[in-house]
Amino acid sequence: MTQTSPLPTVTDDMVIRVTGGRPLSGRITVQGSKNIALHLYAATILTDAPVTLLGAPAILDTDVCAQILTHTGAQVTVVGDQFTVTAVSQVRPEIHPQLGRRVRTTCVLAATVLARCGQVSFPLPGGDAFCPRLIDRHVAAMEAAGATVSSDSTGMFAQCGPGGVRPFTVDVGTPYGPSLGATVTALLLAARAPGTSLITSPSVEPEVTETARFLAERGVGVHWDKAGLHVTGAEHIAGGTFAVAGDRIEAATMIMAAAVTGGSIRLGNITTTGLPTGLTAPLADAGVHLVDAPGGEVHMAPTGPLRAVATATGPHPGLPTDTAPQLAAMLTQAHGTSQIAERIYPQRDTHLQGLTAFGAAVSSRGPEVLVHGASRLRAAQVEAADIRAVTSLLMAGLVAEGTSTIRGMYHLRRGYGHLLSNLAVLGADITTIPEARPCP
Ligand SMILES: CC(=O)N[C@H]1[C@@H](OP(=O)(O)OP(=O)(O)OC[C@H]2O[C@@H](n3ccc(=O)[nH]c3=O)[C@H](O)[C@@H]2O)O[C@H](CO)[C@@H](O)[C@@H]1O
Ligand SMILES: C=C(OP(=O)(O)O)C(=O)O
Repeated sequence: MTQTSPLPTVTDDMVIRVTGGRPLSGRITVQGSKNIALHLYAATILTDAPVTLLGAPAILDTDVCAQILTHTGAQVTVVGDQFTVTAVSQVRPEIHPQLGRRVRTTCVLAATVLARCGQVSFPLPGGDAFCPRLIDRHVAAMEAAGATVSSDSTGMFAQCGPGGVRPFTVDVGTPYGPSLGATVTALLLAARAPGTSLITSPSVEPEVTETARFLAERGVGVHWDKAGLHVTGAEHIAGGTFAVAGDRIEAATMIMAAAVTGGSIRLGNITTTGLPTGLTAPLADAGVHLVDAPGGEVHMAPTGPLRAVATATGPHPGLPTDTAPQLAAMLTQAHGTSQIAERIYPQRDTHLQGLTAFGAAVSSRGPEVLVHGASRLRAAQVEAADIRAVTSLLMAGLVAEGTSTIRGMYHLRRGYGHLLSNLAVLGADITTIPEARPCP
């Protein structure tokens, strides 16, 4: 079914206006995963023939990454949701100093350039600023692969010896669990190293396993066992097409948005196996049941009253940290006290202030968020500080009595291509308006 958008194209200076009280119902298609696409975009620099990613999400972050790839000398074309890259062997050894600060995969991108040409300069990564984005494991992987890594006031610089990257062993564990990004950094370095590398304590997030599958299909040796992830580099890495998996975070967001309004939803481009059990189990405990339907769809039927749950974010297949702010919004309508412990980014709680403005009874106790429900939410004027906080606050607006305004369009545009129009298709009373300017 073709979806139509009742909303104009949004820009950063627009404000979301939402009137609560309408149950969402209907079918939408989930976009390609933001976070999987961002890691695959980096991997394309390693290939020796054109690569087309199918189902690439049309979001600001992929746009920025496409510009970073172009800056390395790659030829990039985008037709609809097909993203084609023709990398070059003579790569410019630089991740664009300004653009690199806008996305979080900067070190991953730098690793591919380093693997390709033996040196790279790069800025510190960007992405959401709810916690410092540490890079010690990325640097450890580069050093293990033979690079000398230094930094000065202009950024970071990595330089290999004359032979380029060499096979290595590196541990990518952190006090918060395996690093997703550093696992991909190590994987991409190893993909071009002449021999077999070992990555210990690797992350098994879908971003990692999909990037590994992409490389394996193109001639890189990839083998998982108890010791970790073994990668045998290839001299030639083939091109061809690869489909970006559906966005499990957007799917989770839409399911919880439907549930909090007392509605129901059908989602295309995702199956229940694409949703981690650490998410589906607390949803089921809260009364939100999901089933697979023919044609590769997930269906959620209307639920009874929502119930409180106790859960914690964690590495895959745990509850994704990127769904915790939305879960908190949903649980404002659950009876009882819910607990969500944040184990990946202990200070990721920028959504709490906004939810409180709607009248939600939420608080934090160290890394644990407590939600006392069910609360009667009333319209509020709020501003979101990051990408999942914005959808958390939008969900509150969908429930609240009256008309709310939500600022933070930049964060929404970073990660969601069609979220507002999808909500409108499902029946939400939602629109975007230009930011009101003070009278002169
Ligand atoms: C395992 C996990 O859930 N990773 C999340 C992480 O990925 P991302 O790849 O951005 O971050 P990592 O997985 O590397 O970080 C996980 C944890 O390890 C720490 N760390 C990381 C790298 C490093 O060199 N040293 C270090 O200590 C981080 O501060 C963090 O506390 O943020 C993304 C954006 O929210 C999420 O989509 C990912 O799901
Ligand atoms: C925090 C997120 O992404 P980023 O690291 O790109 O800001 C996210 O996807 O929820």
